[in-house]
Amino acid sequence: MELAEFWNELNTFTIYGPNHTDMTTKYKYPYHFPGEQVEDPQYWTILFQKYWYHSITISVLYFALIKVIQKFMENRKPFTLKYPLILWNGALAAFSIIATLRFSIDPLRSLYAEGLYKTLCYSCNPTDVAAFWSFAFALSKIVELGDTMFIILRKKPLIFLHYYHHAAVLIYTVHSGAEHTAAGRFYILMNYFAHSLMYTYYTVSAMGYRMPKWVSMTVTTVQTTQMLAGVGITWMVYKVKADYKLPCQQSMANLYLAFVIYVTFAILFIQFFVKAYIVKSAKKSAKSVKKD
Ligand SMILES: CC(C)(COP(=O)(O)OP(=O)(O)OC[C@H]1O[C@@H](n2cnc3c(N)ncnc32)[C@H](O)[C@@H]1OP(=O)(O)O)[C@@H](O)C(=O)NCCC(=O)NCCSC(=O)CC(=O)O
Repeated sequence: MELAEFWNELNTFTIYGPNHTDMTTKYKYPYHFPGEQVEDPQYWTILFQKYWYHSITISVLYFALIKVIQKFMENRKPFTLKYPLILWNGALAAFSIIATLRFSIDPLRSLYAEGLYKTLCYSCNPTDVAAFWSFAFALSKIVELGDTMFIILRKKPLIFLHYYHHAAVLIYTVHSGAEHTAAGRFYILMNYFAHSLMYTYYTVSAMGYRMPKWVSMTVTTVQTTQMLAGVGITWMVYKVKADYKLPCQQSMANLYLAFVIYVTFAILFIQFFVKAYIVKSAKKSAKSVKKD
């Protein structure tokens, strides 16, 4: 696929577009809390389709802002920001936990009642609770860029994995929102769950508690598993489309994007794991042997 063709396909939508399909599961949650629905999904989806590429604009501005703030902080003392950081991470932890509990009903019910193919290839009911939490998921990816601001204002090391992850997830999520990527229900559930653990971890560590190594190792393992599962799910959708020639609410361009993003995340997280937990402990034990 050439670049122009790829871009073209990224901008050809089959939901509410000229090639409209109705590949949605009709399930409605037995109960929804006030506001937990999407009033006019067509309006929001068309807005996403028209402007999804501004997620790329936001990412470029995000990189520029990082550079500007880093320059600004060069000769300044780091901010402590203890309480804002506790509040920030605490709010994101609470949001992720509630979202996991509410959103998980859709993929689990769909798997049980409709089977793997429909769960992978038919997106959720666009007006109901799962759609609301998918929409909230996309918006939360803009909010989460704030994590980086805390890191640079506190002059903590900013690693490539962090800012590449935040920008790539934002772009991919907004594009998937615009095309109602069906397999997004798995991607979203995994990420809400991983973030429930991650933001709880960051909340506790911002409070000043040092957690045992197994805790951070568990969080990193869940994140890495999420990336590997993402590769697996994307591969399954590819098989459904390319080999079985079955219709699927996920364009080839979106599928390629998912594949590249998940593979790179998986590599970066495995590298992170090795560096943080294997190389560091090997260095520590070598040091203590020297002392003895
Ligand atoms: C165990 C991890 C969750 C965290 O590893 P870290 O090396 O960041 O852990 P650490 O304890 O050394 O924390 C580093 C410092 O950053 C502070 N910190 C606080 N809040 C933060 C936040 N929201 N994002 C990033 N860093 C934050 C910590 O309190 C700590 O400061 P102090 O030194 O003062 O205590 C790991 O698995 C991980 O994700 N590492 C990658 C780093 C990262 O940025 N991850 C988030 C984006 S990736 C992501 O979100 C993946 C996903 O989708 O699941």
